[in-house]
Amino acid sequence: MKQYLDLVQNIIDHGAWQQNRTGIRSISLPGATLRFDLQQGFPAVTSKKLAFKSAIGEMIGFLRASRSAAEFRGLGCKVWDQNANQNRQWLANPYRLQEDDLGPVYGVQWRQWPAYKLIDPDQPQGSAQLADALAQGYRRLGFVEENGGRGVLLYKAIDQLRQCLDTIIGDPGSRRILFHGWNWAQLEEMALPPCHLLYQFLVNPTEREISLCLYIRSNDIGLGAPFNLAEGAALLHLVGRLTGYAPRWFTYFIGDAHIYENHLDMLREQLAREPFPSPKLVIADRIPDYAITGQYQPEWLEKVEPGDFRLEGYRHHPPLTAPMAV
Ligand SMILES: Nc1nc(=O)c2c([nH]1)NC[C@@H]1CN(c3ccc(C(=O)N[C@@H](CCC(=O)O)C(=O)O)cc3)CN21
Ligand SMILES: O=c1ccn([C@H]2C[C@H](O)[C@@H](COP(=O)(O)O)O2)c(=O)[nH]1
Repeated sequence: MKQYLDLVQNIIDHGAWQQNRTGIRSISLPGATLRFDLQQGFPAVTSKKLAFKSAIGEMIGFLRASRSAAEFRGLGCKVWDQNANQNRQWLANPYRLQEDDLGPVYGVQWRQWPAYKLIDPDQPQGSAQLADALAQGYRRLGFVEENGGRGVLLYKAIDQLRQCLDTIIGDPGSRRILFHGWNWAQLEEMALPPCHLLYQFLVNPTEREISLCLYIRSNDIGLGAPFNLAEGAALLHLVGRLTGYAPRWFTYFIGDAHIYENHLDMLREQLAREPFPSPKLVIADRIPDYAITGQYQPEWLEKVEPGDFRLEGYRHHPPLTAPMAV
């Protein structure tokens, strides 16, 4: 994957040394884009061994709305252990529930974004608004009094990802098919506010192709980016399978693209290696292909297992690793 190595070189050449909350300095470049044609292969790094099973385990944990490092471990992914149990600030956070808790991170927002409505039943459209909210699945929590007025408080958990799939099926021309992780109301309850946070699906009904634009506000290029690239592409493949479209363009936008000081040796070693051709992602036949079955089965978002994903023809250089900044 040459694009990855080009980005590494670009950060080394043009980035600036900066301090950050972890205490480990990084070279940072503001703004970068990578773009992959998934019909040409899967964006797995080849200049070291990608921990593919671990990355897929993380993605599946997100799909299941996990908020516990123990659940990620159960899926073969240990990368959340330190954020859950070794960050002093998080350990002292009153929202941390117990050992391994991460708070309402990623998947919780993707599948259960908490939504509240306050409706004044006495204003002219009050009862129509209430009826609409209840029809949308909101339920009444109670009455609240505010500024001398009264309101009905309602709640529902929004499954943003499911809504995206429903729209891909029902209104593929929509330019509003996206989900977001940056929930201001809960950032302080999370072990780490989301890094990959905006996912937009774009459908081409004529070519029967689906693409993804992913925005990552902050990206650890040594450790995080290989995982984030693999997971974004795997998610697009899965969504394509469940909605009947072939995965096509995967565009990956980074806000703060950085290399931690203690990752430089690992990355310089990779720069000296010649990348191999990209492998192919294979998703198990048991995951129904909507293009073949014509049956919409979005519940597979929760039912997929790590063993349903494998790489075919993955040639890579020897493993390399480095410490994670906590
Ligand atoms: N500093 C930092 N960087 C990150 O990339 C990151 C975080 N923190 N915190 C939350 C998640 C966890 N992610 C991570 C964390 C560690 C690895 C990592 O250590 N990868 C190893 C292999 C791990 C394994 O075998 O499972 C590697 O060499 O790629 C990868 C992704 C991405 N995120
Ligand atoms: O999926 C992920 C999750 C985290 N990261 C990296 C990016 C940063 O190095 C840290 C987060 O620290 P902030 O101070 O909150 O930016 O984790 C990643 O690359 N990918």
